[in-house]
Amino acid sequence: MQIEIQNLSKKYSARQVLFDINLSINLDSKVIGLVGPNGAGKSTLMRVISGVLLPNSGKILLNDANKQSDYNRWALKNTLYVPAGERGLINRLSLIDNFRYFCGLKNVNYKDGLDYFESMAQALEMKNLIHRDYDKMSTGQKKSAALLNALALKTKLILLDEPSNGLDIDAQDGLKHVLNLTKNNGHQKVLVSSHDVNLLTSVCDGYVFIREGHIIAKLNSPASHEDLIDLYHQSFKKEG
Ligand SMILES: Nc1ncnc2c1ncn2[C@@H]1O[C@H](COP(=O)(O)OP(=O)(O)OP(=O)(O)O)[C@@H](O)[C@H]1O
Repeated sequence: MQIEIQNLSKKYSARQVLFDINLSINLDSKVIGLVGPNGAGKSTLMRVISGVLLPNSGKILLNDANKQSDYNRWALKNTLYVPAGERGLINRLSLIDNFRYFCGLKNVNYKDGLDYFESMAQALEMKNLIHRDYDKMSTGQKKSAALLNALALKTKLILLDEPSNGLDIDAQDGLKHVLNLTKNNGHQKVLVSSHDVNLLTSVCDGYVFIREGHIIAKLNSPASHEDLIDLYHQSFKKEG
């Protein structure tokens, strides 16, 4: 299955931030890095793909459907955008109750999902936090909680916005570990926007480079730390 983004543009009021985006996203269980400078349009693109924002022009289609409305319906159930910062889950619910709530939203059987939820909680060292309310967690715990929820739901595509921000060293290792586990489990495609070269090169199987709202390059293979930094400098060389 493949998501086809065709000639997509997005404006905030009069200000255009995505320009004529064309991108195919194969829903295999790989991790793709979305890389670009601050303000390039990464979060906006991920929000549009998840259906949280609608494009102003252009389309997103599934390969087996040719209507935008089919994609929008599919995206509501099968994609999850995990925002940067401390948002993402419901404040006054525990992590496990958040999972139950999101199971309802995404039409996932809660009881069937519990074993996988617990195994992901173990992998992220979050098992002792699953009964804690989201608003009583630290910044890093909230990030890990939102990630755990997204993985446990097994939505076909998860869009992670700067997932390593605020994580301590152990939690960063946990993040890399679960993203690599996810590939082996084969349930989910992950699109990850990050400025963390260490995270990107540890988990990504390919990259999309975005500058000023334009996709400027793609790489269909993993990259070493040095190669990614070289590519970044080549792609985003400052003028003048
Ligand atoms: N709600 C909004 N209203 C108006 N402009 C916005 C809004 N959200 C983002 N923008 C603008 O759109 C552009 C793209 O922002 P976006 O958050 O998508 O970039 P980004 O690549 O994710 O950046 P960063 O790496 O800094 O998180 C920026 O110029 C930003 O100021």
